[in-house]
Amino acid sequence: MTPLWYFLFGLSIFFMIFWSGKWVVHLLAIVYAKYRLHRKAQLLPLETGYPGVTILKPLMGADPNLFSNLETFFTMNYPLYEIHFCIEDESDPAIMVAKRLQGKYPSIVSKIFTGGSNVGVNPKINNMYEGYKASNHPLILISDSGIRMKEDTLLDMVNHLKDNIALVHQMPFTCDRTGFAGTLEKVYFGTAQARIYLAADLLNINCHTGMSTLVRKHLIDEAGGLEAYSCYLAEDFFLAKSMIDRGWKITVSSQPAWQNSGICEVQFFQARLRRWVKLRVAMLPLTLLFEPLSECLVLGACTAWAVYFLFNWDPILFCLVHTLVSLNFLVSISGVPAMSKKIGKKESAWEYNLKLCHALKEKDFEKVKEILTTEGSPKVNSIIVEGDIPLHLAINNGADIEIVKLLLKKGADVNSEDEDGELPLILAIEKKNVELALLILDSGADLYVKDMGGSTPLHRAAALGMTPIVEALLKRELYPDEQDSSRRTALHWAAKEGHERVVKCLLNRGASLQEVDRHGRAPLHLAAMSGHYEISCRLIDYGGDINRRDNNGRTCLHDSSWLGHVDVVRLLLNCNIEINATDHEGFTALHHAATRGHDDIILLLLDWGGDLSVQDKAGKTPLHHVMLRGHYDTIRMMIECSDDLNTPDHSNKTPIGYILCGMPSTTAFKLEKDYELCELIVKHAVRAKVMAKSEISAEDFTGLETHLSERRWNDVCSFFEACQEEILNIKQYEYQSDSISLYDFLTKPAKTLVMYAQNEDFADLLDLDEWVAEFPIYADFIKARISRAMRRRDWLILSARCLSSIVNRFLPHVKQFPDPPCYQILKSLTDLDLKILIKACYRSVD
Ligand SMILES: CCCCCCCC/C=C\CCCCCCCC(=O)N[C@@H](CO[C@@H]1OC[C@@H](O)[C@H](O)[C@H]1O)[C@H](O)/C=C/CCCCCCCCCCCCC
Ligand SMILES: O=c1ccn([C@@H]2O[C@H](COP(=O)(O)OP(=O)(O)O)[C@@H](O)[C@H]2O)c(=O)[nH]1
Repeated sequence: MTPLWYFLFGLSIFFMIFWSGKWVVHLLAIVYAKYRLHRKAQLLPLETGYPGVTILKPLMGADPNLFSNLETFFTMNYPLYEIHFCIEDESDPAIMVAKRLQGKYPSIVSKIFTGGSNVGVNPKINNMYEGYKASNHPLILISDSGIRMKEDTLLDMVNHLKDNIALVHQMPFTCDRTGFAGTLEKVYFGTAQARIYLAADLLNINCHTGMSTLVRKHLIDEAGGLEAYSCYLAEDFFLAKSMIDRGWKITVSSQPAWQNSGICEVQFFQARLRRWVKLRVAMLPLTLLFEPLSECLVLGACTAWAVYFLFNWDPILFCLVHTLVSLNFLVSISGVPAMSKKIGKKESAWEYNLKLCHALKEKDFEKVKEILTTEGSPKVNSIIVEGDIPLHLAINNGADIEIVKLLLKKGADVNSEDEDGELPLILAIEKKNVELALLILDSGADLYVKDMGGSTPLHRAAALGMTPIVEALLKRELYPDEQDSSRRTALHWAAKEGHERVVKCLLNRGASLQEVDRHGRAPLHLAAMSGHYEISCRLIDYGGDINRRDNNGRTCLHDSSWLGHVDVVRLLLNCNIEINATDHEGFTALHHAATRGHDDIILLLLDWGGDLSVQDKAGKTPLHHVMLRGHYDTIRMMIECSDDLNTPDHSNKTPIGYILCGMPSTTAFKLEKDYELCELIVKHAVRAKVMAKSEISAEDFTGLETHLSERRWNDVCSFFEACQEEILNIKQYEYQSDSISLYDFLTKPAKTLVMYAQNEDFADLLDLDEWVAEFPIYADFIKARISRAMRRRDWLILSARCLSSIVNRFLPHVKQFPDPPCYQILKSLTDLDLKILIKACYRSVD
């Protein structure tokens, strides 16, 4: 017995023990797997409820399966969870994928965190850090990018988080993927790996992998937060270790982690295993010895030698039997038999899909043709990547018409929907590709089919101004007034988007002008709101009702005034729209124009008889709104031309009061720069107070404090006195006519002034400079009132002529319609009605 013999004897005993141990582990794993895995998830007891879970998804790059993998997180059956996508690089395409899912599942709480945080060496932790900090739930699920979930996976994991358990992880496995690499991965994770995880779980050994881990957040925080693990590359191992060191347990859940990365190739798989082995060797150096030895063939060879040495058994036979039995057992764990049938294929469907996708994107006709004619290639109507069907993909990539023809020839369904519910015809229209849209139309596309937004091809073509498509659709006797989900017809869309030719085409085909959308707006309303003058004209010519009210009681005049479309406003006024109609808030068009400070429209409306005295539901006149919103130029214009600045609203504030006390900050800001306007306001207020025979006090002007202090209160008081004095002088002013005084012009109601205006001398008064120079404070007031009275007088005269001619036409024997009743009739009309009457008569004369 030499020392060498003793050494070899010892070695063979070691191999025998290791071999037996491995078989024990192997058998234990199989039995334990039967007991532990694939249990149906139980509902949680009502008294504990369902703890909320924050799912951290560290993402880096997008592969062809990313969308559908991530989608499984949005369709889980768990009542309370949020998804935090963590994507370090702001240009990462994964952001688009995450956003699409957010759009598709708005009811699931999800957020995207970009930029990461450099808290340590571990890039995954750096990436997840912000998402972790923002988590709102007591449980955290860290889940790698390629993982898929089933509806009950999260419930299953939470089920396993018993009171003494800190962390539940899923042992790695893979989805069914055809091809050699897919099978290899599945075999590896289903056998050698599964065995270790199961045995380790049974024996309470820390063998945790971090690809899908549910953990209690407070335990991470107690250990110093996620950043405490950022100094390790194998953060998963140390995370579990820190829990175990504190007396907690870890366990595996009954469902394995379904890895389904879109990139499945042998070289990537090998690189990953090399990376992992380096980590394990760094943490547990004995790995260098034990891991190779635990491999089936190595252990078989070593033990064959041992049995030969110890028992003189045939080593070759032993080795063969060991390998055969091992393989048989391995196969039974992994479920490989089902997979192995697929190994024979030259290329996997996934590879074909990727190639087809690439060829379609590259618009490579020959390549597409080659792929589609290869046996085993994907079906032309199946989803190939991220929910897209070949036809959709081709169209989305600015399709080559020949490729689309080829796809159609190969049986592509022109009415197929992709995962987002998109349809080929609508996609082609969206891409504004007329030739393609016509081709799809001719290939039998359904004309009434609706996309996710409820739009038909006609709606989209009309909205995008594609006249040839609209014509082609209408030629097929399509019903033109189909409504989409917002109840808009094609005519609404064309009118809104300003496509005149489409509008014409639709009108010629009898499209209705009466349909209203969900806001109660007819096509004319939308055209006016968008400021499309020509289209508005055409719609009116075809009988569009200008006075139609929407659900807020607004006519197109309200909206076009608010939106500042002066041409359209003029057009509507020319068509005799009701100018002072009020909406549900009591707003006239003038109120709307005033709130937005459209000076040109305000002037136009005033010229057409817009009534500045109409009060809305809050008692405000248009002037209140001008003062409130503080459009500087409009304020100035109103103060200069208006004498209605003292009407109180329901909160007892006058328009000028809004400026004087507590005016909006924007106005205040602008006023600071304009002392002239400030002076104008003060003077206006003082003049008005004197006319109303009331006193002034400094409190009346609190909003203008800063300016007043500069100008000194004394100046205001002197101005007050000057006003009083001027009023006295005006009262005493001798005017030719005995019956009317200049003071009357200042104080008498408008109606009386119009009566005075019939006096021949009245007009002269305007030309007399004498009193203008004499009464510098009130001259503007007086002149404005005289001009307005004269303007109305002129309209009355003209209307009287119109009325007589109308009477004459119908009652020829009446030579002269008597003036008194004629004026009585006309006086009761508003300025606007007079104007309409005059216009109508002159038009009929033309
Ligand atoms: C007599 C008994 C004979 C049995 C001999 C068994 C010998 C051991 C053989 C194989 C060991 C396999 C170990 C399991 C592999 C774990 C996978 C792994 O390496 N993961 C690392 C990387 O994970 C990724 O890291 C980055 C992260 O972002 C990803 O999310 C992760 O997926 C991981 O970092 C390492 C973890 C350490 C695992 C420690 C393994 C201890 C093994 C002890 C096995 C004991 C079995 C006992 C049976 C009796
Ligand atoms: O710089 C990185 C590298 C990886 N990851 C994420 O970390 C997880 C695991 O990465 P990988 O798949 O590369 O690790 P493996 O499982 O292959 O070890 C994945 O969700 C990656 O998106 C990350 O956020 N930043």
